[in-house]
Amino acid sequence: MDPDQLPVDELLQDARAARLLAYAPYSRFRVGAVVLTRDGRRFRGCNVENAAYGLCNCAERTALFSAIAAGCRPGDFAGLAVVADTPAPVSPCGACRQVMAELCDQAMPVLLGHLGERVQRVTVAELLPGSFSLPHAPE
Ligand SMILES: O=c1ccn([C@H]2C[C@H](O)[C@@H](CO)O2)c(=O)[nH]1
Ligand SMILES: [Zn+2]
Repeated sequence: MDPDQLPVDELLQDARAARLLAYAPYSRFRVGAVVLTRDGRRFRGCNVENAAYGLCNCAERTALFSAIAAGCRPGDFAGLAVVADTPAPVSPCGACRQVMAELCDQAMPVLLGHLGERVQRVTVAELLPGSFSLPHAPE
């Protein structure tokens, strides 16, 4: 899919809907995400928390892991959107940036949204320049 053809509004709408399914009893901070595949499929994710706080999983990783579990591989993804109730477009955590850097193309667009109107469009490489990778990892 041409990155210029990204269905921005639809992706933000999906991420907003996914956010409402968050399991966030500890932080009460709900986040939603969606990843779009090159062949037009979409996988949603929300944050899933745990009483052992270190196990909390972010919406972005839930969406990507769900896509991988459905058979998607690195190179299959065209874009990702994330939405939270923040005053400005949400900023993904370091763990999610590292996971995006491994599973998504460096030039893949990421839409950072919030419940307001603003949306910030960045690339995976902009989110995490110089990300870690193993020499034998696939391109
Ligand atoms: O980009 C982000 C930032 C935070 N969270 C989640 C993790 C945790 O459940 C809660 C508070 O950090 O929000 C996400 O899902 N995505
Ligand atoms: Zn995260």
